[in-house]
This record gives sequence, C-alpha cells and structure tokens, in this order.
Amino acid sequence: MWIHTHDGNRLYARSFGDEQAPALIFCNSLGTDHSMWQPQIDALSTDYRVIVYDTRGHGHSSAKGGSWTLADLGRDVISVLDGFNIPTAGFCGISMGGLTGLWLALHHAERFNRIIISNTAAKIGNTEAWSARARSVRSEGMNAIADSAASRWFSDDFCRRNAAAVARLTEILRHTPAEGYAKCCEILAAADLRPHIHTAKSDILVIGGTADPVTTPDDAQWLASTLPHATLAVLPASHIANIEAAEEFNRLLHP
Ligand SMILES: O=C(O)CC1=CCC(=O)O1
Repeated sequence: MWIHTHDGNRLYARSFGDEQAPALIFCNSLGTDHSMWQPQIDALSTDYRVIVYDTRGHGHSSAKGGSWTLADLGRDVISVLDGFNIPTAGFCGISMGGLTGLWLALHHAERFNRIIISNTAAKIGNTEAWSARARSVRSEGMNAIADSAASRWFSDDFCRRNAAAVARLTEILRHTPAEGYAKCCEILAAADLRPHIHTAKSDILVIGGTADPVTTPDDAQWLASTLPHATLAVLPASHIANIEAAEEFNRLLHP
C-alpha cells in the first residue's frame, strides 16, 4: 500500500497477519528498509497485525522536499497508521527508528499502547559526523558507507556465521538512494531529545546490545534511567539486535 505523507512524500507499507489482531508497527534503521523486520514478521504475524514500511528516503519510499526533521519521521508513522485505519498500535523502532519512537512518545503517546525502542539513543552520534556523512554520500555515493556497514551493525562472530544475511542487508544500504540517506543523516545531525525525554508518559521498553558500538549499552542504560516509565533489556548483540539476537528480541516483543 502507498501512504501519502503531510509533505508530499510516498511511503511503501505492508501489512501481515489478521487485520483484526492487535497492530504492531515497525520502524527501520538508517540505510535499511522494511525487510530488516523479516524475523519479526515471521515470528509475530500469527498473533499480531504486523505493519512494516520503508522510512522516507529508503527502499521504495520517496525522498522529496527540502530538509527533513525528526518530526517528519514521527508524523510518517501516524500517516501509516491512519492509512491502514489503525487507531492505536504497538510501536517498535530500531536506531533512527527508535529515536522516532521517542519522538512519538513525546508527541503522540495516545496512539500507542506500547513502545519498544532498540539500539538507540536520545542523541545518536554527533552532529559534525552526521553532516560529514551526508556530504560524503552526496559526493561519493553509497559504496564506501556500505563497505564499512557490517562492522557497525553486527559482531564479527555473527558476520562469520551469517555471511548471506549480512550481505543482504549491506546490499540494501548500497542501493539506498544517496539523497534519501543524506537527508536522514541530517535529521540525525539535528535531533537531540536529551532535554525532553524525562517528560515522556508512555511505558517504554528499551533494548540495548552488549556489543553495540553505535548506540552503546551506556546509551541504553541512560535512556532507561532517564525515561520515567522504562524497562531495560540488554541482548547479546551488536547494533542490529533484531537480526543478530532475533529469538531473544522476539521473546521480548511477544512474551
Ligand atoms: O551508522 C550506522 O549505519 C548505524 C546507524 C546509526 C543510526 C541508524 O539508524 O543506524
């Protein structure tokens, strides 16, 4: 299904499972697409209506307009729910998708009956590095960033044992439109929810990865101790914990 956003973009979205089942919407990380949630689609769509979509600028979704903000990513989630006529849902987002979940907890808490944020932080990385990455993909293309992705996303051991799965995800990054990726880097350069998250009213499950070099276990710990209503789970994984520790991740979502 195509979802039209408030600012003229078009999002590619899919629904799996019984339309009457409780809805759970997933929000992907930078440089990936909806297919990163295949382990969750497989495990959860028997009991949930699983909604996945490609974040703007990624996969089949468009990358129109001037600069974007974290609010645009959050409003896109609401547009997807509205497009499927879903009044309330669970939300699960990873990395940039997790930061989007924090924004939703602050601005649209009434639409979510649970919020799960994985491998994320209230401020991911630093502003200058994201601006430099945006400049680099615009001028050099996606190859360099794709060649180095596996070491940011997965542990060495997981890469050795799961070369095909790792290659699949890094090829998605290689084929992500540079402009869409760059615009999302600029969102991350500007987004900083550290001053605000103490006001969040939602119950939030924070998932970290023991070996995550991007959003570290300390970031997860800080989130869990600063959010007023949070639970922390740290999985044996690097940054893309929903794939590297898929079984444990699914157990947290479907206790
Ligand atoms: O640098 C990466 O590729 C990891 C990452 C940072 C934010 C995000 O969504 O993914």
